[in-house]
Amino acid sequence: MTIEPQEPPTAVRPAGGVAVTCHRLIHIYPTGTGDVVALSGVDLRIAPGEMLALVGPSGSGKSTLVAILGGLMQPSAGRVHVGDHELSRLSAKGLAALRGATVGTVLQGAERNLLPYVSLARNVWLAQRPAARIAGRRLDPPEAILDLVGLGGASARRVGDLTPGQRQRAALAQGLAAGPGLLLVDEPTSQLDASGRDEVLAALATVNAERGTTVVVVTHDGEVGARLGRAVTIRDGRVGAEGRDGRDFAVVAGDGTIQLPPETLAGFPAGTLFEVDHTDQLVTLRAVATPSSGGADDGVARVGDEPDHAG
Ligand SMILES: Nc1ncnc2c1ncn2[C@@H]1O[C@H](COP(=O)(O)OP(=O)(O)OP(=O)(O)O)[C@@H](O)[C@H]1O
Repeated sequence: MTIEPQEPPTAVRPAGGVAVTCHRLIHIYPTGTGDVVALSGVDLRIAPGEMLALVGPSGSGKSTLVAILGGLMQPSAGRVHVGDHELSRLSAKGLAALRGATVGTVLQGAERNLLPYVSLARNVWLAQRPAARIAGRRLDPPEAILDLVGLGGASARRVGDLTPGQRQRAALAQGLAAGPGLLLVDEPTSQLDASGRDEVLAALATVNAERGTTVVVVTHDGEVGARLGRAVTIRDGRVGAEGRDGRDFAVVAGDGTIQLPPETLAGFPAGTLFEVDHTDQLVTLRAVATPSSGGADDGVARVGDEPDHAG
């Protein structure tokens, strides 16, 4: 038997989206075989109501960053603000309140976010309960949240009755249940075909437009990054590059380093010596020597040197 909610719970609902700021964010996982540095100085600013994709190769630190932003764990060092909260200073209770009312997290794999044996409306209502414990305004009825993601009229259905695209949108509704100012979504399109992906992106765009929610999507899909307008690339635990409105940018990290785009890096391995020249707006890097196992006495080969042919 499914018991449908009579009244939506009440809670403080943040007005619109919240800003996110990371300053020299570092995270280290201690393991039995040594420390793993997952984030090595992330600097990132996200404006309230912005939508962005976090992209990057496997193991680059995306999930770690999202887990910290979602209040699931605290960073080893550095500062991270979500709205008015400085997360590294929050107690366990403060983090729980953040997770309950300010940040909604949608885990990878829609089914992991949803209970299969109750209706979609009940799923959303249950997700509202932690926020309800923080006294305040009335939250939207579950049906209104389902409507927001294009599932109006499906509130009595269960997860097993839905297409993959609908399931993913139901998971979004669950993440939006408490009216969060920040929505974090992990790989929402990885299991979907093109039309399912379009439905999910349209739902996120509607949420963003109607509620002003700040939206961060972890994805391996470059198309998702392009459609969200801003794509931030994480590589080796730090922000390396950004794509905005079809243009590519390199980002200066807090320690002054700039990561070269992968296709550029292929021709200039680590240790390459560049001569740097700059005018007001133009920085020129001229490679003068690349590391070499043979050839020059100092272990570097001058760019333009003749290859060291035998015979
Ligand atoms: N619980 C953990 N304990 C130890 N090391 C971890 C743990 N979680 C992640 N790591 C390591 O931290 C680094 C960053 O991992 P993370 O999962 O954040 O990357 P990712 O970009 O999300 O990867 P993927 O795209 O494969 O999910 C990797 O080297 C990973 O092996």
